[in-house]
Order: sequence, then C-alpha cells, then structure tokens
Amino acid sequence: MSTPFPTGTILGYPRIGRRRELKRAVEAFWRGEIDAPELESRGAALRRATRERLAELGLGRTDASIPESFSFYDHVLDAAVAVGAVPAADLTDYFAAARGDATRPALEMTKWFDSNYHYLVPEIGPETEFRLASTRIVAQFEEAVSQGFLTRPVIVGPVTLLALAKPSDAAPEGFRPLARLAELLPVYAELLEKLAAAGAEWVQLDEPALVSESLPESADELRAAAAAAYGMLGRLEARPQLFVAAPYAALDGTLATLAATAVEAIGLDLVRGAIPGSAGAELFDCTKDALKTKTLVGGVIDGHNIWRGDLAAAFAKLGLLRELSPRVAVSTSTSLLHVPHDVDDEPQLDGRLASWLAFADQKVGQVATLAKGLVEGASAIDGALAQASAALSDRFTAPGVRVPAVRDRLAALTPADFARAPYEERFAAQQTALGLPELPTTTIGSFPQTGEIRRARAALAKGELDEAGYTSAMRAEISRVVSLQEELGLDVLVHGEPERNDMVQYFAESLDGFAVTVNGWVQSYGSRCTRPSILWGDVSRPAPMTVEWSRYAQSLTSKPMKGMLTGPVTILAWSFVRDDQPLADTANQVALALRDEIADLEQAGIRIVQVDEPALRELLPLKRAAQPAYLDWSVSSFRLATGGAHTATQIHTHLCYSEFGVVIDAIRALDADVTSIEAARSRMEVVHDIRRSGFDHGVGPGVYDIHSPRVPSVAELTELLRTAAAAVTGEHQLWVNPDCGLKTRGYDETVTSLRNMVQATRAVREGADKIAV
Ligand code: MET
Ligand SMILES: [Zn+2]
Repeated sequence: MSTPFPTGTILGYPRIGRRRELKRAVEAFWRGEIDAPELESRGAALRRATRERLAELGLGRTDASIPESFSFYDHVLDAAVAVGAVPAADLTDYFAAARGDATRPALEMTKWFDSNYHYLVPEIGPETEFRLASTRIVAQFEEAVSQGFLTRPVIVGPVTLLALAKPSDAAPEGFRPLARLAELLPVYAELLEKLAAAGAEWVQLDEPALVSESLPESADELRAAAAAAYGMLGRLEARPQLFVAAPYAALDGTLATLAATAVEAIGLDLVRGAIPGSAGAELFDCTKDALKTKTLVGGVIDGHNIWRGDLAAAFAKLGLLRELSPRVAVSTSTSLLHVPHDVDDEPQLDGRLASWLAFADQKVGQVATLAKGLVEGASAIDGALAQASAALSDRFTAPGVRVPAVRDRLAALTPADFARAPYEERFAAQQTALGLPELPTTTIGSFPQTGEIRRARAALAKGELDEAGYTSAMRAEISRVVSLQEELGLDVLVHGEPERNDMVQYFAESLDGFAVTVNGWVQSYGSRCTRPSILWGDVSRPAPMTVEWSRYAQSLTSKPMKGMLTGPVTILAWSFVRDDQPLADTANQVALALRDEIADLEQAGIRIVQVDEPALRELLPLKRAAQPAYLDWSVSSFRLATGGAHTATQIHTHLCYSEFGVVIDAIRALDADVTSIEAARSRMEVVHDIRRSGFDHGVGPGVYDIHSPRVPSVAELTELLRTAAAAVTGEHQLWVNPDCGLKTRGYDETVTSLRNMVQATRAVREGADKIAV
C-alpha cells in the first residue's frame, strides 16, 4: 500500500533564509571569499533549518508533506540543468549561466507568471541534447532522509520547462521548444526512477504553464502536451506517486486532461480559480469519475499575499472539494516563495496590523490548522477559525482602513478627471514652455547610488546622522549630479534620486495607508531580494513627498528638471496590497495622491514630471478574459494621476523589464506626452510595434542597456538612433535616453556612456553625411 498524500502541505518555502543567509553565501562565493564546498555546506545547513522549522510549524517529518524546494539561484535553471538543457558541470558553471561571466553571456531573465519573481529562460533548439545531467535533487532527498525526514522533491514539470524556454539561436524560424517534449520525457522518467529508488514516495511537478493563456502556446497545445507528458510518466513502473501542481490560476479544461492520466494528485489554485464543477467551471461526468480516484490538493491559502485572510471560507472550499473526491488535502495556492518568512520578525509593526497578517510561517500554521480540521472535523478547529474571523472583522473596522475623505473624493470623480487637453494642444504649449531641441536627450531618473549615499542613509537610520545632516548630504549629491548633466550637455535633467532607497518603498514611507517591514525580504531573482511594503488602508498623502528635492534641483539649473514619481500600478505591483476591495479602487487612491504631488511640483516650478510604470505588463492577468478589465483600470489610474497636470506641463512615463508589444495599445492609452521604453536589448524592435500601433506621442526607446557595465560606442548609438528615427513617424517625436535608471551602475561607465549618447545625438541631428565616428 502506498503512502497517502499528506493532508496538509505547502507548494514551496522561501529559499533565501530568514536573514538572507543564502544571499550572503552565494555573493561570498561570487567574490571568491568562500569555496564551493563551503557554499554547499551553507546550502545544506539552510535546507536542514527549513525542514526543522516546517516540522515545528506542523508539517509531518515523514509523510512527504515537507517540500524540497531549495535552489541556489532559480528553480527553472535547476530543472534545465538537471535535464542537460543548460550545461553546468559545477556551481561555477551554474552561476555563469545565471549571471554570465567573461566568456559566457547570461541567460535572459523574465517574470515568473504574474509575480515579481524572475526566472532564467533556458534556450532550447533541435540540437539540444537532453540527458540526466544532475542528480542534485536526488542527493537533497537523501540528505533529508539521513536527517530523519521523508520529504517531497519538487521540480518544474516538463511542459512548463519547455513552454517557458525560448528557441536557441540555432533553431529554425517558428521552432518552439515544446516540440521536443517526447525527447525530454525519458529524462524525467529516469529522474523519477532514481527518486523512487532513493525512497521518495511523492514527487511534486510544478506545471503553472498549464493555467496560463499568456504563453506562445495555445491552451490546446499545452493540454496536448500535458496529456502526452503525464500519460507517459504515469505509465512508468518504478516511480514515486506524482503530484502535479498548477498554481497561479484555474486549470480550466486542463483539469480533465490531468484527470485522465495516472497522476495520483492534482494541485488546484483555489485562491485564483473556482472549485471545479461550481458555476463557471463546468465538469463532465467522465472527469468527475476520474477525479474520484485522485487526491485533490486545494490551494486555499494564498501564497501570493500576506493577509491572514478568511480561514473559515478556506475551510469551506475544502468541504466543496470533498464532494469531488474522498481524498482532499490542503495546501497553499502557490509556493510561499513570494512572501517573507515570519511576522514575528517585525516587532516594530503596529500590533493590530500584525494580527491581520500571515507570512510564510503563519501560512504553514494555517495549513496545519485546516489539515487538522480535515482529519478531526470542523469542531476541532473552531477556535482557530473564530480567531481568524475576528482578526478579519477587526481589519474591516479599524481606523485608517476606510477613510471617508478619501472615499468621498473617489466617489466624486468624473470622466473629466481622467483626461487632459488634446495632445496637439499640449505639444504646442510644451514646445513654447520648454524650447527643447530636436532629439532631446535625457536620463530615466536615478544616477549611481554610491557608497557614500548608502552610508548616509544607514547613518540616518542608526541616528548617527540627523535629518539636517542627511538633507545636506543628499543636496550635495543632487548638486553634483546636476553639474555633471550640464557638463555632459543633456537637455532635460533629473535630480538623480539619491534619497530613494527604493522607487516604491520611498513613496510607501511617505503615504498614509502603508506600512514597511524590516526583515520582510522576498526573492526577486538570484541573490536579489526586495522588501515589499504593505498597503493596508486607504491611501492619502499627508505632505508633499518629492517636492523639496525637485525644487532644490531646479534651482541649480535653467534647463528643465524632471520631477520623478512612481506610478500607481507599479506601487501596487511591488507592494502587498489589501485584498478587501478591487485593485482599481486602491490604484485610484494612490493616483489621487500622485495627482496632488504633481500639482505641488508644478507650483514649485517643475515643468516636466515623469511617472514611472515599469510594472504595467507584470500585472497583466494570465487569463485573456481578465485582461481588458485590468488594462482598463491600470490605464485609468495613470490618467487620473496625471490628468490634473497643466497643458504646458510635459508628462513622461517609463516602462521597462518586459516585452511591451502585447500592451502597446494600453501604453498609447496612457496618453503620456513622452514614453521612454526599454529597447536596447531587443535592438529597437519595440519601435516597430510602436509604429504599427500608430503611436504618435513622444517616445524614447532606450539606446543602451543599463543592466550591463559595457559602454556603448558612439558608432553603435548613432546606428540605433538612426533605426529609431526611421521608425517613428512624427516630427519631434523621438527622444534619446538610456534603457532605465542608472542607480546600479558605476560613475565611470555612466559618464562615458552618456557622453557617447550625447555625441551620437549631435551627429544624428547634424545629418547623416556629417557623422564622424
Ligand atoms: C525600474 S524603472 C526605474 C525608474 C527610476 N526613475 C530610475 O531611474 O531608477
Ligand atoms: Zn526602468
């Protein structure tokens, strides 16, 4: 008799360590301070601590409920390395694939579904040879066994691995990596056999690609691939039991596909998706019959957010799931990778707010509670459900959650608040006000964040530097950055953002309705972590946020100084946002605060304001049907933020980190006067999308990649600018700028790159025949 699926589990746990131990270890390895065996032993120590912690929190030690979800960098890279798609003989090769080195370029990085986690994109072509190249996952399972644990290995499933890969350079036009599924499956089979031989009872295969409608493959293609993959793997003789997890949205029709295979357990995201068979999620009789033989793992605890939530409602969902199968287990909707470790690590948080929250450890506790309820009956967890409900109602009635003045202002909005004067009129007024040359040059906002700036911020936090001392240090920096830009000959200047620790947290710290954490780190990619702010209440602006810095910067120059704000969508995307009202309403509250800020910037003599929206694409829902509504509210919130600006005030926006082709109409609908957009890595491909869409406002396709320390030459910049100039239609339409902010760069390369950019611009302005390179 095989081991039943554990009644309570999680799909994955944060890997970076409670105090970012993994970040410190891998960065020490990169710097050559520790060797590979030392890094391995630190990784092992972290895994051991995680297993112990999860057992302490209520998961079973020997029932396969603890997932083995560790990774030194990224789980997609791990799977690609395991199957030989990315060659990596050792940790040095592994990190080289992730980050590049002197001879090897890094793999491309992109957003993992609709989260702010970035995975590495494997490159797979007809020539890629699949073989079981790494058994690290087996070794980690054995390591757990040696410590007295029977855990559940987790690996990205074959369909998702291929669907997220991109065609290699050698692949012919139109090739898709998913075409290689049949050759990949034997490698997964071999891995499963090895895991079975090592004693694994259950293995988790993560298949989020099966819920997405935003991949190049159609739902039918993904479904066919799932049928082939789990048909084949299900038929293996010597294998562990298979748990296929489908986080991030509803499985829809693909549930029937999986149900028809021999997989033993299916994980459903019941935070994003409805109970199968309920309204809008129909089930055929044959699927119903098949599901009765599966364990249905209900992802009812939100892995994507930090609210304690409605535990009774979550338990009720499990009850409904039990109508489909006698075997039901409780889990998180996604891996807990997206949330920080522990609310108890935030003693500075208001106690009342803290009581509404559940970080990873609290969520594991919730899973354990619901599992107890499943085993012993609802009465066994009455108390816990009641406590969670009390916290939830407290949250609805606490001061600050609903602020009448904020709500009244939102209710009184009319369509006129979302619109500015016609573009032609604005353009003329702005030309008069600003007198900019053809091909105006600018930057995206931040200048290098030097050690000196960071030290001043740390000293302020520790109380070693007072507010006045800090302000004068930042002013000194602003003044240096302004002089530098004047010397370089840029046309539209920035203050350099030295005072910003982070482009979202800076605003969260200044707005009412937000809280910030001290240890709430979440992995963004590799060793890079962010501390998302918590948006818990109605948002308003107690005082101007950026005005004094911008006013000071403008006082140093007669050139236009751009005010610099982060847009509502990006503020929401990079925070943990209240889930008790539509995102659209929350976005509009943030927008009104920004609108007031723009009015104050205008009062302070600022004639150009940039509202950054790099996350516009990231929040796009995975399901097509949900996309129009999202695009509608996200665009509206930007227009509300900027709609009060004077006709002569030039509004810029900036987009980066994604492919924007699919949302080009939304970008146009933002109605910004000037849009700077990441383009250098794709060699200006985006300008063709822009042209096709009929976009006729100002546009600055980034002419060089700020993610790389490489300095672009005048010749290549000139060439890119000519390409861009040929693709835009409108006169005075093209702007010249880098891809993104410069805060992660050093000064030397920044100065040379910008000098070259200005020189290339002059060359193009003077005409093709006069270009000297
Ligand atoms: C991720 S987009 C960054 C925009 C911001 N204004 C900066 O320059 O850093
Ligand atoms: Zn950017």
